[in-house]
Amino acid sequence: MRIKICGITQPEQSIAIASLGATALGFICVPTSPRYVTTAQIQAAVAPLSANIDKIGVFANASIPEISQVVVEAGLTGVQLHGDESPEFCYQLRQALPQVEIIKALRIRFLGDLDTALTYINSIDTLLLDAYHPQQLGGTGKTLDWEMLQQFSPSCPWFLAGGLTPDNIVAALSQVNPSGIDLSSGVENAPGDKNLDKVALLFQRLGDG
Ligand SMILES: O=C(O)c1ccccc1NCC(=O)[C@H](O)[C@H](O)COP(=O)(O)O
Repeated sequence: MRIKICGITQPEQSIAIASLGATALGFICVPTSPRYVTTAQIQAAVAPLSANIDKIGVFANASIPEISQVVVEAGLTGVQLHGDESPEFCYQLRQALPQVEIIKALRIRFLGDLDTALTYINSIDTLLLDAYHPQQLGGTGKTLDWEMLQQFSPSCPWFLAGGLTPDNIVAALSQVNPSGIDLSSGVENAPGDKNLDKVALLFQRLGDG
């Protein structure tokens, strides 16, 4: 299973988290986020990482030229779209960046939002289901209704996100069967400052579970 730790801001934490077993690291390119990092900061954080670690930039309602510039300059392998991007926008981005994994994040509030998620399948590589929050786009610590996701089985890979922690990950995965998991605030001391003990505990619980 893919394990993505998102909202990393410090180069030394990216190396440590990859060594603990993360398969993907996420960098927030949304200027209003407390976890925002510049292209230069992402460059510094991804440079020491091995090629098998996915390096994902998280954007919200950015333009294709803006996204492409960060991808190329920072050396990202994937883009996560966390705003109101349409399937058409995702498709155009995929044409512009054919070697880059396109992940569309959807904030799920109602059962019908899962149908909306399925409308993206031909335009993206991977889906990510996150919790809905009225004011914040992501990194909220709010959990999804896992029961609602029990029948969710798209024809593309998908990440479960939203309020996952070392303490609830086993319960979440006993109900839901995603291709990957994504965590941010559940393994943090403060926004952007990851707690390496919590990350280690996460991998321990996943190993035991
Ligand atoms: O994390 C942020 O600050 C953020 C800001 C704007 C858009 C997206 C953002 N995060 C996206 C992520 O992929 C988070 O990992 C995801 O929302 C889960 O967060 P959490 O509930 O804290 O585990």
